[in-house]
Amino acid sequence: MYIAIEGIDTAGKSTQINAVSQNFPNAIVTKEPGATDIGKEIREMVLSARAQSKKAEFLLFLADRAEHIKEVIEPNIQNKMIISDRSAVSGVAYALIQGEIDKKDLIELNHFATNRVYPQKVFLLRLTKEALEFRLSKKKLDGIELRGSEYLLKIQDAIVEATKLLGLELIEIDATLTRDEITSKILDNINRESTN
Ligand SMILES: Nc1ncnc2c1ncn2[C@@H]1O[C@H](COP(=O)(O)OP(=O)(O)O)[C@@H](O)[C@H]1O
Ligand SMILES: Cc1cn([C@H]2C[C@H](O)[C@@H](COP(=O)(O)OP(=O)(O)O)O2)c(=O)[nH]c1=O
Repeated sequence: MYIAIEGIDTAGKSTQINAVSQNFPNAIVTKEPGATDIGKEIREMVLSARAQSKKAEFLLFLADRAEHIKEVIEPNIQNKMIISDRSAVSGVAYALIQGEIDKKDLIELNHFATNRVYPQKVFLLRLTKEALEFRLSKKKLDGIELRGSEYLLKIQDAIVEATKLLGLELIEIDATLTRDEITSKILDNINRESTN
């Protein structure tokens, strides 16, 4: 099973991936951007936010995704639990907010990059404005986070739209619950699927 943990910066994705993956010792834990050798270089480039063109930024993330799907997801999707920190859902969501690329093209270009290999489940850790601002205040912000909380909250709504546009199963979880409560909700949903 290939699942993605989605959410804006500081929503608790890394925390939950660490907790959930304890229950799947053989799981492949991965991420976007930066899961492959080339992806690491792309991540450095794109997080520096030096690209003047939003299309260039989008295509860099798409290149990372194409390599991620080929090198990590496709070889393991049939027989392993794959838990990814972000996915094409983030790709579409962040690009929707940029507004420079037509929705149809966004989806088609992601189909091209991913061979239509997408997460079976997308868990969105949904933050409140207050919790987001508190958490952002605790960290050094990267080029994208520096765009501020209003921008990131728009992204959060765009993640829901992106999941719908890609036709994926979305499970929204209140990211202000305790770490353990969130982990339990994710595991309950995965185990419910496995027993069906
Ligand atoms: N359920 C939670 N309640 C309170 N703080 C949390 C919770 N989950 C994560 N955090 C804290 O929020 C910050 C961001 O968490 P992290 O997992 O790094 O988020 P992300 O990977 O989505 O950026 C960290 O300081 C982490 O300790
Ligand atoms: C995967 C992806 C991420 N992003 C953004 C989300 C994050 O702000 C940044 C990735 O940084 P990263 O540190 O991996 O995420 P986080 O801050 O949540 O730990 O890039 C895009 O703009 N497009 C994409 O396709």
